[in-house]
This record gives sequence, structure tokens and C-alpha cells, in this order.
Amino acid sequence: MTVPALELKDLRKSFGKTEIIRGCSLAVKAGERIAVIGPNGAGKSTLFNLISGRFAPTSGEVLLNGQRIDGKKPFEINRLGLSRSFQITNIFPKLSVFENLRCGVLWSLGYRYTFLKFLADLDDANERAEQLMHMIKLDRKRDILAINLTYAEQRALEIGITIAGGAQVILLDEPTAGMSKSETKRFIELIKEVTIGKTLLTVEHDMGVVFGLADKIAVVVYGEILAYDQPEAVRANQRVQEAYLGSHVADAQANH
Ligand SMILES: Nc1ncnc2c1ncn2[C@@H]1O[C@H](COP(=O)(O)OP(=O)(O)OP(=O)(O)O)[C@@H](O)[C@H]1O
Repeated sequence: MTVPALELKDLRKSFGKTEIIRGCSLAVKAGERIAVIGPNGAGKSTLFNLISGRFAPTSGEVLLNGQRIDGKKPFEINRLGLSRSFQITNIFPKLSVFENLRCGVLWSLGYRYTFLKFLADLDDANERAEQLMHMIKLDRKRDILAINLTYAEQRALEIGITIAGGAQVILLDEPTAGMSKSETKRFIELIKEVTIGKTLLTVEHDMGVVFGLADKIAVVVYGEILAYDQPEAVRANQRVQEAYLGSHVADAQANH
């Protein structure tokens, strides 16, 4: 049996006396695209914070390619091959597109590198930054300061920075939040392109995005995973419909 790219085992997190994540188990195969959905306050962001190392779980395990990562620091987890972008844009506004990407590449090379090795790697980093710029379709904006990009371009840049280090597992928190419908559509295609062959988890509210992007959907309700299955099966799941999805699906269908 192949080892899952990412696995949660009976994961729990309490804040004070309140248990917010209440025993989540999930196995994501390498290359799968997963959308994590659920009502406000269900625990989706907390789950991402547990996976990416921002919070340590109260109990349970997180495994990346079979290796325990729970309790490790975010940068350690990043260097093991898991990269996360945030709801809030995480770019350097006063640096150009190219410089932002190069920073992402250099940062991912990390402190293990001596200064001399760092200098030797600059050419590689430049080349990688050029590649990334092409992938996120911002070649023509190479020397524009990030602050002067459109919102959608900034989000694309952020995805470029997120994948800069070559992580194989990518977490995106509401990547299309705040975008217009047409921007969203283009952006989903971009996300699909730049994550080919990678394992992707997204937190998402927009059902159009969810059904356009995900191989599988994990439905989080009140800190538990109510369902984890292919989109059509989740759509048809009675418990999910009752607890959450019904009105969203109706909305999404009405909009198509
Ligand atoms: N650091 C914290 N301390 C205390 N409570 C927290 C903390 N972080 C999150 N919570 C609580 O945990 C619950 C789940 O929050 P979380 O942000 O994970 O939900 P969510 O599903 O991501 O919601 P949304 O869709 O609104 O972003 C909420 O009740 C929130 O108030």
C-alpha cells in the first residue's frame, strides 16, 4: 500500500476548555486535490493551522509522507515539503514580481546553506524565479512592484511564492476570495496548472470553485469530518445536505 501524502489521525485541538477539532482523520493520496468545506467557525482554518504547524494539536497525529510532523515548527514542515498560503496576501508590496519570487526561492533554500553556497545558488534562484513567473503568467509584469498589481495578480504571485520551494503538498486558504466570477474561473485554471502532480488542499466557500477543482471534498462540521468523498457522492450525501450543503448546492446550481 502506498503511503498517503498527508494523513491526519484522530486529530484534536482545544482552546481552553473548548474542543474545536474533535477527532479528525483523513488520508490524502499523492496528487489528489482536496477541498475542505464547512460552515463558518467549523474549524477549517484551525485544521490548516494544525497541519502547517502554526498550532500543535492537543492530541492525534499529522503525517507527511508517513513522517510525523505534528509539533514541528512551520518552517521545518515547509522544508519537509508542505507549503501554505494564507487568506491574507503574504507578499512584499515594495518588491517587484521577480524579486518576490526570488525571495520565495531563496527562502526555501534556507539557513542550511552557507553564504558561499548561497551565492553559488543565485543563478539557479534567478532561473527558478523566471520559471515561476512564467507559470503564474506574470512575465509581462516582471519589474512591477507587487503593490501595483491587480488583486488577482497579487493572489497569483502569492501562489507563485507558495510553490517556489518545490513543495509537493500545497495548502491554499480561500485562494479565490474577493475575486470576480471571471477572475475566479481563470484562477482555478491557473491553480490546476501550477499544481499538476502535487497534492493540494484548499479551504473554500465558493461551491463553483469546489466542484471545479476538487477530486475529493472533506466536509468539516463542528470540528468533525462529516464526509470525505468524491464531489458527486458528497453532493448526494443526505447528512451533508442536512448539515450544510443543501442551500449552497442549490445556490451554485441556480448560478450555472
Ligand atoms: N487561537 C484561537 N483561540 C481560541 N479560539 C479559537 C482560536 N482559533 C480559532 N478559534 C475558534 O475555533 C473555532 C473554529 O474557527 P476556524 O477559524 O478554524 O473556523 P473556520 O471553519 O475556518 O471558519 P471560517 O469559515 O469563518 O473561516 C471558532 O469558534 C473560533 O472562534
